[in-house]
Amino acid sequence: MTAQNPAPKVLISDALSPAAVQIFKDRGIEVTFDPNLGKDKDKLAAIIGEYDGLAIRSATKATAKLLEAAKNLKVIGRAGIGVDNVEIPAATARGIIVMNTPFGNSITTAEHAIAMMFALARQIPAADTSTQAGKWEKNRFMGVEITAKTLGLIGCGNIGSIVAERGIGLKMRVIAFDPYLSAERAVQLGVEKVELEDLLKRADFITLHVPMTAMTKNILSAENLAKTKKGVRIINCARGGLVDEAALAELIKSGHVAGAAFDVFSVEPAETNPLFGLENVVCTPHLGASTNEAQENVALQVAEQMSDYLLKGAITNAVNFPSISAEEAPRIKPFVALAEKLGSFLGQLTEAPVKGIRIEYEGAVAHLNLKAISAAAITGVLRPFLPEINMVNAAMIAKEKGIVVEELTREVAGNLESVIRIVVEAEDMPRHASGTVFQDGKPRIVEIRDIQVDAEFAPHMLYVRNADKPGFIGQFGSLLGEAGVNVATFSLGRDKPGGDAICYVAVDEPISDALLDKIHEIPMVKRARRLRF
Ligand SMILES: NC(=O)C1=CN([C@@H]2O[C@H](COP(=O)(O)OP(=O)(O)OC[C@H]3O[C@@H](n4cnc5c(N)ncnc54)[C@H](O)[C@@H]3O)[C@@H](O)[C@H]2O)C=CC1
Ligand SMILES: O=C(O)C(=O)COP(=O)(O)O
Repeated sequence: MTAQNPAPKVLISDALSPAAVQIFKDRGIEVTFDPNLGKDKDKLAAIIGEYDGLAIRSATKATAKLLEAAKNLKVIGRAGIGVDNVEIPAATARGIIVMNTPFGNSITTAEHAIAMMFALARQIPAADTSTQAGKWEKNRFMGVEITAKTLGLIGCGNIGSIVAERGIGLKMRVIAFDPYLSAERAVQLGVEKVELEDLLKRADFITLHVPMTAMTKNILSAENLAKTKKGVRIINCARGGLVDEAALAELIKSGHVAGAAFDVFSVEPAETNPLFGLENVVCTPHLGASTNEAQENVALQVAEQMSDYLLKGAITNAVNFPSISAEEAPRIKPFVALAEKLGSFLGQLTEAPVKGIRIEYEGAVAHLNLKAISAAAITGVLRPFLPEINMVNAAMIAKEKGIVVEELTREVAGNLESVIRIVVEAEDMPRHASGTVFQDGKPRIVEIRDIQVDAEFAPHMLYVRNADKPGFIGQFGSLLGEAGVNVATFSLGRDKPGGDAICYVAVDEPISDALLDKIHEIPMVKRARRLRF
């Protein structure tokens, strides 16, 4: 790594397997491993600003407040599934990719749910305590059989499906409430797809496997719990807050619910809870994902994913950005730069509010993964008005502002291999420009207002629209020379002899206001703009 491009820094603030540390080191990433830091939000906030990546489990709360201090953060990697401890909109707004490992701990968590079901059915934890206390209470611990009982799944995604398969293997009848479960998948799994009301009425065991969302929060409310079959047993290895714990405690006390096994609680770490201390309640401290195998899986996966992003721009399992594979990332990169610069060119020329952005992809570029390139184009166009915009939040911001974004692809790009053309529809007029990337990987602008040009983008540029008349170049060049402004590149184009011309110039120094005024005074000049890239 060079001094200009130091090694990215990653902070691991939760108890990840040390396997993650090794992966980061092997990939050339500087890593700080402080597994208890996530529990100390002030200490975490004090140092988060130094890091490019944050690797977490569920103890670290990546709140909007913490992210405000995370000035350099580019990626949050969740070694696990649930990302409800990360404020995704705040991360997105700051351009931080949030990724998880959606499969690494699913078997382990499903097995925990099955273990909880057996623990409940045979009251194993209480029987264990009693036996080890020398009580031998053989008559107290009468259980129920699982065979032929109805298992009701709320949520039948990755974990729910594994629980379904295990349940079927245990000779249970499995029913599932999941609006997104297709009829084909239900048949393939051998589960009966039902409505929630039906599940509540029929299930002997209910197990939850939904994420925590506005729709699922309190899904087993007091009202829904009251609709359950008498003698039901409820298992929650998904998220606290999916079940009204106080209402459930009352139903257990009244004998309507025969028992509950909870791994997750509405407040964690759970020091008190309405369920604690009740007969036939089994609790574990969020252990669903806690097996050697699962922790190894998620730590390795998250470290590889975060390294791929920080080092190559590859995006896998992000919850707030489309995927970009490690193979496509280097091919996309020059076009991302082109789209951003071309968009920025148009954005800097646009003075009226933007109504729409159309990105046209012609030739080979049309076959690439276009999401990131379009996000870069939107970012470029809107950054002059919205300095906070970035590739991660661009689509969201455009939508919020009512800006219509269109993508269009064409097989051929004239005599070039690839062309990106961006059309910005503003309230005053549409503006468009095209660009390409040559073999050297550098973005170039090749058309402005249907006039052909050929220019690279430089930090300081001047764009002049003028009447194509003799004498302009002389006057223009003299003004720059007199002001001591060195010209790096000079690109000219016109629609027809004597018609409209443009002049696109890279200069080594910033153009002063006084010089810009003088350029405007040249009679042929219709418009002159300083541009920054
Ligand atoms: N206790 C623990 O340590 C662990 C807990 N989890 C929790 O388990 C949850 C489930 O994980 P996965 O199965 O991997 O997620 P998933 O995304 O594969 O499955 C979730 C399922 O819930 C369904 N769903 C969404 N909204 C719904 C609604 N309103 N009503 C009914 N169904 C709905 C979805 O269609 C999807 O099929 C995670 O979100 C996480 O909160 C995950 C791993 C470990
Ligand atoms: O992966 C998940 O969603 C989990 O809930 C696991 O949480 P943990 O990593 O054990 O804190």
